[in-house]
Amino acid sequence: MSVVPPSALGDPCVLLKLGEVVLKGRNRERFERRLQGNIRAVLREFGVPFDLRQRHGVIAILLPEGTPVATADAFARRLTDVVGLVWVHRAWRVAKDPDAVTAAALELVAGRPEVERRATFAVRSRRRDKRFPLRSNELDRMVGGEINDKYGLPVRLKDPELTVSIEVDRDEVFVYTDGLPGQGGLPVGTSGRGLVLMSGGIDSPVAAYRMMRRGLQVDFLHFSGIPFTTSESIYKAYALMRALSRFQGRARLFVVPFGKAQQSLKTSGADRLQVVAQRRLMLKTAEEVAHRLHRDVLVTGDSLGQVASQTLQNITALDDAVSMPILRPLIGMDKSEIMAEARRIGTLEISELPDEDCCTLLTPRRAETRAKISDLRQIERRLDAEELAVRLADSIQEYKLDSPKAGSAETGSEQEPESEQEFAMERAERSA
Ligand SMILES: Nc1ncnc2c1ncn2[C@@H]1O[C@H](COP(=O)(O)OP(=O)(O)OP(=O)(O)O)[C@@H](O)[C@H]1O
Repeated sequence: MSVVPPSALGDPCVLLKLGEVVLKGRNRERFERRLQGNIRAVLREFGVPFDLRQRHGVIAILLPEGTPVATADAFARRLTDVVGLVWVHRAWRVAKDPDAVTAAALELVAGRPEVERRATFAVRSRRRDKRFPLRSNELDRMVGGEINDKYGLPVRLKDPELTVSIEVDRDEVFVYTDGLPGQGGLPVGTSGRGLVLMSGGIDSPVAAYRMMRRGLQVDFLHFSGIPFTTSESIYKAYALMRALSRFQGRARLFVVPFGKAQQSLKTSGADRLQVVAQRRLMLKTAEEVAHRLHRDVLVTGDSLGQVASQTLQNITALDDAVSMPILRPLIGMDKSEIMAEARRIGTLEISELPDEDCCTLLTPRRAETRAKISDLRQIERRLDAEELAVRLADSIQEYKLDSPKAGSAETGSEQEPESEQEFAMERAERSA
């Protein structure tokens, strides 16, 4: 029998299970490289050394000897934000030896509440290295028998209350009991770059999240009612960007002061078409900004029929305003589904803060639900909307998340809101 160290558990580590990336063919390496980069970027926040090892279908994050378990736990929690992973396991890394594995499994089970209540259990082994002396079912039986002998827990292979997982890898064996669900999806940055039109509302942050989960890296564009509203909507947009940035890292918010343009639409007689005309002007401005930033696509939070401006006819009229594709990931979702997702990703309470939305400014009493493209184009000709969109794009201000101090922006000027998320969160607490 080989010698087992005093704590049989070995070193704490984190084992990551990859999602759709494993279905990729020849491109798989590109996806894996991007995922590794995203993981490294997130873990560098901790300032703790670590080693990332790519294995077949899994990634192991190894920590130097003596790293506190709490650090490994914190790594695991943070990694649940990284898009492209389906499971995050806080595991133990033990020697490639059946006795060492059994000892580690026994120690892991010893601290579990399931022991006291005599819960059912199962051992599930996987052998990625076929040179290991035991086959996976032999390892299951050996470790399961020892756990059964020592703690008297009954084995149940279907729906056990406690599962002990063992993964035999190339250089070591990973042993764990629990896992945290990951975000799934494709690594951010593998599907190109987009610009999200983000109001302070509930839907557009969820739309941004959905597109990040499909591999799009996004920046945000917000239209404020300034000078006819306060800056509150900008703080909300910034707080939303910050909440969403945990899924993709760096992000930028661009803000367009839109109040005067809205007023011009009003004076040019938009009347019942005011809301759709505003949206078209937003899209034209967004397209101009997207070209300048080399973004490939626009993203909005439209959901079919949710409000008057989102009827099929109005959405068709919106598409007509620009030639860049518009992605609408929420188009077929119910409001309740969107709200549940907003709650889960942590944007709902920010979106629900009161603010003065630019779009409620100058809203007609009855909005058109069947806008005619020809009427909208006529209004835009009177206003020279193309030229106006260029001027609006010139006037944008940039709010960067990763370097809060003012610096050079690719376009427009840069600012930092004084009290971004704290400001918004404080208000959320007060209004709760
Ligand atoms: N002030 C704004 N700044 C940036 N984008 C906006 C703004 N207002 C609306 N949009 C874009 O237009 C979409 C539709 O807006 P609308 O207000 O009609 O719907 P909504 O369902 O209330 O969306 P949200 O909850 O995102 O505000 C939004 O999801 C967003 O993408």
